[in-house]
Amino acid sequence: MQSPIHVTSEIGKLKTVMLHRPGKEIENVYPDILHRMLVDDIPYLPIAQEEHDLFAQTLRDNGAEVLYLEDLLTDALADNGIKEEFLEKIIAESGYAAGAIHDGLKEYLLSFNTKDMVDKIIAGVRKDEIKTKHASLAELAEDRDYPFYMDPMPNAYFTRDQQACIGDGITINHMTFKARQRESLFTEYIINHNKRFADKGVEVWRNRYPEGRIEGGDELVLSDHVLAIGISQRTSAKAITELAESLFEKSNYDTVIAIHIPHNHAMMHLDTVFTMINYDQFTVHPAILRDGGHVDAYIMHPSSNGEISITHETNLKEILKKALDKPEIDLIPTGGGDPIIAPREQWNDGSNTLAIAPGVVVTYDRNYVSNDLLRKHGILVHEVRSSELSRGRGGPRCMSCPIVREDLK
Ligand SMILES: NC(=O)NCCC[C@H](N)C(=O)O
Repeated sequence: MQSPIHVTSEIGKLKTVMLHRPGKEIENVYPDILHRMLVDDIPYLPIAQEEHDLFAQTLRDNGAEVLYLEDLLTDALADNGIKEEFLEKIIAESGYAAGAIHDGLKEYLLSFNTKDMVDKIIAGVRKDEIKTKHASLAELAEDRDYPFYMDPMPNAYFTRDQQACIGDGITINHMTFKARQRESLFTEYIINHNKRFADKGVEVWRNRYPEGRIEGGDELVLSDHVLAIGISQRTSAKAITELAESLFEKSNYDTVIAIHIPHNHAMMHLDTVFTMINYDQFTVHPAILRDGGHVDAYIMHPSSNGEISITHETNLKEILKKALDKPEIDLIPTGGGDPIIAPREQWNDGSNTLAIAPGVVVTYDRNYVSNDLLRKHGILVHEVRSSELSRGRGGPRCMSCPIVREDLK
């Protein structure tokens, strides 16, 4: 059976992509919780939505089918039994497995139609929205001044991270921080219960329950047999090992390149510092390169005794030349490598390009130095507006989950 998921590169023509249009969750962020919510500022919602609609239109204008996470989840919950099971899980993962608040939340959420319920869960539920009977002392007295029973999910528009499509399958991710962990429950329900995916032969390479942490921003599909993964703030070596074991056993993938990057908020995922944009061209933030273009990378292959062989290599160009079988690799530095422009543009996702075909990318307009340089290297650049979207600390690659790409010729 032909899987509804098919992604064998970072650059094949984009056919189907999943987005989330930012909603009320953005307006449920306030200064005291910015840090915990993993954002640095509060986007102005009407403009963020306008910018997001233009981003979606750019993808459609270039031939991609745009699916929205919120619609896919709504359809997945069409059956009342599934909807109730999902509600139990999301309420439990929000901190209330049983008790008066659990009951109040469930009754409240069930009072909406399914689409509004999904929007509400993403937006968050304030304490003053529900009336609870017989609350316990803990429920009454703990965190008295905290306004939410269910936290908002202001990062839901970064649909790259909750999961990643690799080949004909998917990883449904155990995300690092509490602020995002519930998001991948959405993916699990979409894959298991949305008619587009359920019983259609989608392989789940790794589900969200093993302990090792992994996020899609670290998972780069370099070819139909090579994956690059960041060892980062968000993805652990343990998860990479488990994923490599699964891919080597069940798929075409025979090479995993695990690249160590700084563990900090500005560079939280590999795709904030390194993206593939053409057969032999990449963007790279100079801060991840040591003298002579060196990184710390661990190349993993299956070995004949059933173990994984690991070699440590450091020359990024040489690693990519070998893995992609190319005579040369063009590494294009973010901000031209300038000591001020490069970190400034990287902070606003100047390295986070989304390739929609070989040599064709979508980028934020604000990173004009990096964009001009891409053009000088022969790349076709579609710029999208970015004054509000960028405040969430993610760019076009972060905001998109490719579901189907054309195979490379
Ligand atoms: N792939 C990505 O780099 N996604 C960006 C995620 C930004 C979000 N504020 C986060 O910290 O998770």
